[in-house]
Amino acid sequence: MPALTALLTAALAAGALAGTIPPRIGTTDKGTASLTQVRNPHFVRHGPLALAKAYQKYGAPLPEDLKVAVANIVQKRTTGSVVTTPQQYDVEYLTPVSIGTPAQTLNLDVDTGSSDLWVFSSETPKSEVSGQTVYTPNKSSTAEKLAGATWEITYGDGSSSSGDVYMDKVTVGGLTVSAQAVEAAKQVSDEFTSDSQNDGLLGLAFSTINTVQPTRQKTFFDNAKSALNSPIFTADLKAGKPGHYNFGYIDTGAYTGSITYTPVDNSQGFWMFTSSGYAIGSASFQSTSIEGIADTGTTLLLLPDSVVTAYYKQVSGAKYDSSQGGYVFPCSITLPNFVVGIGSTRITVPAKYINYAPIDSTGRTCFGGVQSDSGIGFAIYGDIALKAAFVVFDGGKTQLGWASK
Ligand SMILES: CNCc1ccc(Oc2cccnc2)o1
Repeated sequence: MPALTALLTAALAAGALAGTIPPRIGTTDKGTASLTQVRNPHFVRHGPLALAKAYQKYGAPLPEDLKVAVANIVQKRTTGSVVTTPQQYDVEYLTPVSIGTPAQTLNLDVDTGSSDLWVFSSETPKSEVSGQTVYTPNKSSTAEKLAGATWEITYGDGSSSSGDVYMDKVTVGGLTVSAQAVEAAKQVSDEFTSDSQNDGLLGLAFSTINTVQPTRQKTFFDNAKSALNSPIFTADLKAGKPGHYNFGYIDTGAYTGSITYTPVDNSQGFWMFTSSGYAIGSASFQSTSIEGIADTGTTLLLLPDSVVTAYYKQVSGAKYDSSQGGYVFPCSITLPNFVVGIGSTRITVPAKYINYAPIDSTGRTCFGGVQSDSGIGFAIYGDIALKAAFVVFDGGKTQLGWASK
């Protein structure tokens, strides 16, 4: 069984690296070996398959029921993993997405707060394109226009876009959906035109709030879910450096401690959860339910006025500046950390994430990463908070998992 020998040899070689004195195969020397086992994080257990393997190992015929049970599951399971890169001040994170045949790769803003996959396209007026890479459906042999379909979306920051729809192949981090609704922009607002590195958005909220009419379309995750090892994706955003979106598995090396899961209410189409409360700096934890959404497409951490006021009360020189539309403070000030309660778990958002950016070129006054959620109706746990955590978006149990990292 050459494969087994090869495996054993490799394992022994690895063992040698671990400091034991392995036996020299083919001699009379004596020795010892220690093989360290590593659990496969991607393995999904399946009883009938395990039983069928045992029958096969000993050449026993599979009982009919078992044959049927195994036949139903032997479909390839898959995963995906893609790097996501922050733009200046971590204002947004851009992720390469391949569309069509041959592949047209665009850098999209993966947004767990919306559910449309839309792109700058050959149909976007040239006057509204300033440096973006566009999707040209006519150059894709797998593109099929979705007859009569249109879309139109407006985001929390007032930016908007609209257009028509093509079904095409979409690949993210090695994970492919063969027929994904790709919404081609025929119009984009100035905020998108001036956002020259952003080629569009890839929504990962629930498909119930997809804007395509007359027939709503599924998100990339909803289309991929049934083929994934596990019906989940994870967000691992980082401050000032690339992170990852993973699909179908949990990278147990990407976080510290354990993952705390909390229920999601998806009735409004968002990954909406109830935080158990907060703490400011080293002050005591305030146990109070705060309903909010996990939103990778929003830059800041938007919280109830009472919390925001309490936070900036601890910051000397902080004030609400109506000309900026938010709280500002001297850039040199020392800020307190902000602690997010998830059940009995605490996620600490470091003060440096909350010193968001200077308001002007003097660099004297800075804009806060914590601002009011007034008028929205719920809190928005945007990138300022998410980059302090490893977050599991569980589409199977409709729950969110949070871990420190
Ligand atoms: C920076 N403005 C343009 C832009 C980039 C991403 C988005 O989309 C958003 C904005 C706010 C919340 N969610 C998604 O707008």
